[in-house]
Amino acid sequence: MKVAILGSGAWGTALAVSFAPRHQVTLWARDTRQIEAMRGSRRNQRYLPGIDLPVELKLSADLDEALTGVELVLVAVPVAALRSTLRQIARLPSPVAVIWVCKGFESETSQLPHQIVTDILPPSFPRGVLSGPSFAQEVARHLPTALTLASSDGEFAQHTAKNLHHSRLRIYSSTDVVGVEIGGAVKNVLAIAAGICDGMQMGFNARAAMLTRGLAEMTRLGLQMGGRAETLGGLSGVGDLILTCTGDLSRNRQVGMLLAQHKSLSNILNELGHVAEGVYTAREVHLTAQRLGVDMPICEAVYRVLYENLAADKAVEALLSRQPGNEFD
Ligand SMILES: NC(=O)c1ccc[n+]([C@@H]2O[C@H](COP(=O)([O-])OP(=O)(O)OC[C@H]3O[C@@H](n4cnc5c(N)ncnc54)[C@H](O)[C@@H]3O)[C@@H](O)[C@H]2O)c1
Ligand SMILES: O=P(O)(O)OC[C@H](O)CO
Repeated sequence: MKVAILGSGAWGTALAVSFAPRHQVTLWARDTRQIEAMRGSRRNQRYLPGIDLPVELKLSADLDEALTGVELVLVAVPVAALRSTLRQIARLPSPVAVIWVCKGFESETSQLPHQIVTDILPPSFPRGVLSGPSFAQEVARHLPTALTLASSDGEFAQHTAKNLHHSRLRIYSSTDVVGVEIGGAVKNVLAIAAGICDGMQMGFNARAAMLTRGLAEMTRLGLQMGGRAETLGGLSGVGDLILTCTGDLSRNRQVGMLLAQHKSLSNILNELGHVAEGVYTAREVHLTAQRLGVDMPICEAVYRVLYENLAADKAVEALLSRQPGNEFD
């Protein structure tokens, strides 16, 4: 299959490395200098250091060239760049299948990625989301990973999952786009909370409690927005929550750990050098939960640390002083 991957950050590059031996893949970056550097070294030293790019992988900074004759476009830019990237795809003369891999809510609009896709792409373009527990560095090293590909068109989801699946990148299909996207978005906010918790050395018990109560928050919001409970208990929900809250490779978790050291958010983001979607999604989850009347105290605490200058230790104390009710209300 002829595939274009748009976005040459850690995730776009890792997917390109994983798919290139099996498909005709072109990896596109908007930055010509980045593509030139990658062509020279056959590495993406800035975003995915230490990984050799397969010889078959084509690299391009020319979007028209990358999209010529493709059967599938994988959009691997952050949520903030999804809308503008989709506009480029929407002008193609004939429909092409589009899969997005970003995780979060769009800032300002509080939209999920599939809603942005509905805004921009003509209905004739088949579409779906690919998500699940997947650190780019591990996928690029061909370590076993399992993902979910969801589309409201179940046949498209099944067919595309089968085409992309291989033994080291197992791809399950689903029709629950909302559930898959809510899991991917909310786990990033909860990973910041887990980083704060671990940065303050609250212990393993606290982390397990935080993760479980966080799952309850994710599930409440997911159900309220039309997702299915089983999805939130699957790879893109609890699976990704466990990975991101416990794995030190998580950028969102790293943000939380640095917040626990009282570093400023702007310094943390400069230091990180990669997107941490939970930082932007925390604000949209706060607004969405308020609008829908969903109780999400852990996500709310993260929002207040990020945007209301609440100290991380004060946020933890406030959470611990809440009166517990029935666990499942
Ligand atoms: N890194 C992972 O392990 C991983 C795994 C699964 C999903 N994701 C998700 O994938 C998305 C991308 O993450 P990443 O890890 O690749 O981020 P990254 O910070 O490593 O790279 C982001 C890339 O997007 C590019 N970009 C930003 N704005 C752009 C625009 N307007 N047009 C074109 N390119 C633009 C940047 O130049 C950069 O190459 C995020 O939503 C993230 O949550 C990441
Ligand atoms: O590094 P993070 O926190 O953006 O997480 C990466 C992936 O989403 C994990 O599945």
